[in-house]
Amino acid sequence: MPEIRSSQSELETRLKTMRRRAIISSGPWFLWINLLFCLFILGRHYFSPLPQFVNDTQEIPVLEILMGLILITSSSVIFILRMAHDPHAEWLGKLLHGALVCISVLWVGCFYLFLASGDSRIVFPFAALLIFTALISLYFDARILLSFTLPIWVVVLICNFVYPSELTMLNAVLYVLLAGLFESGRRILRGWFVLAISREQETRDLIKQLKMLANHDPLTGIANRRSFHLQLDKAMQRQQQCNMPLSLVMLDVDHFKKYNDYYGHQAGDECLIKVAKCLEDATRSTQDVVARFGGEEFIMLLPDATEQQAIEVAKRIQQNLQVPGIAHAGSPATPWVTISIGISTLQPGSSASRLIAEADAALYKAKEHGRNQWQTFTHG
Ligand SMILES: Nc1nc2c(ncn2[C@@H]2O[C@H](COP(=O)(O)OP(=O)(O)OP(=O)(O)O)[C@@H](O)[C@H]2O)c(=O)[nH]1
Repeated sequence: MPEIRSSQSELETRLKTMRRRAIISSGPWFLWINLLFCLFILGRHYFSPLPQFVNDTQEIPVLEILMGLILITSSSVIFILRMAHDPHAEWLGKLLHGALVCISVLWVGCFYLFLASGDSRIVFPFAALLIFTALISLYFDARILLSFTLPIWVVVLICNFVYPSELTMLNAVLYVLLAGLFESGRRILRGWFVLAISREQETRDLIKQLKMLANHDPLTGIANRRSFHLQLDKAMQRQQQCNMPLSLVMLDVDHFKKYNDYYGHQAGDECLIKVAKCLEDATRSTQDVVARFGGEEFIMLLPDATEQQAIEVAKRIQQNLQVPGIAHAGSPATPWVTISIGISTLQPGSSASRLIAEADAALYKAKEHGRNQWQTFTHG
């Protein structure tokens, strides 16, 4: 049975999906931060006893307009994210990205106004706070993180030299140091994010592998007895609800002990794999279940199949077996592998165990009548 292990491209796809989900869940928090910073700037006259420079000489309150735009953008996106029908939709991630780029440009305008008016007191702490809160909420997506932080970073650094104050050099050095801290922090956090996603993917693969082992026969790869019983129970429930027909086909390889004795156990295993393939090829509906019932015994669950349809399946199996014509020199009957088939169809008020017993009885009848044939269970 093949081992289930995700490929690199599957992991990349998962990372992409998780990045989108992460941005949609942490984006609103960051938008709230932007909103609060905006309110602080708008109410700066109340917070700071120092004289204000920005807008003192301007007729149009540009700063207030910029802050208003950030407020509107942030609150509308928070609202849309809350009201969205599908909270993980791809367009939400794109909307958030677009909004963050706009907000970044508006902050650039705001910081420019402060620096150009010679008032750099809040620019550096504010820019640093914005950049680090962006790091906390967007570290898993370098593209979105940089498209928000880079414009602020570059413009504040340039303005620092174009509109110098006595703190210029110190600010610049601090800013470069912060850039180093920012990038190393981003790499560490991103590393943890990727590790968490790949561990989650490994766990998913493991669960898939365990499910596969629990439900499939390791030799032939078809369903095992446990899985067959689960599917039969489900089919019985559906049948009771919809009153649809349901048939079982039980199969046994003829003189298989002699096959093993003649060709060896390894060849016997290969023979069982080929028989399982023939059975699978004979089914038509995706609902049909082919299972290994034990040893050289197989069983087929045919939901929505009448007795006549089950007989057609049995005939197809016999035809399929003749096509590869698996040689059976040790057989006292035919020189190739044949199977005996028992068919039962669910009767009103019957049960799963009775249906299996009836298919078994029909199989026994086929064996009794000389093997290499199908028989149906005849009631009363
Ligand atoms: N190679 C191989 N043989 C198996 C496997 N499981 C069961 N068998 C063999 O299948 C044979 C079943 O033998 P019997 O129950 O006597 O059935 P039979 O020889 O087919 O006789 P009839 O069914 O009456 O035709 C035994 O020899 C088992 O060892 C398996 O996984 N691989």
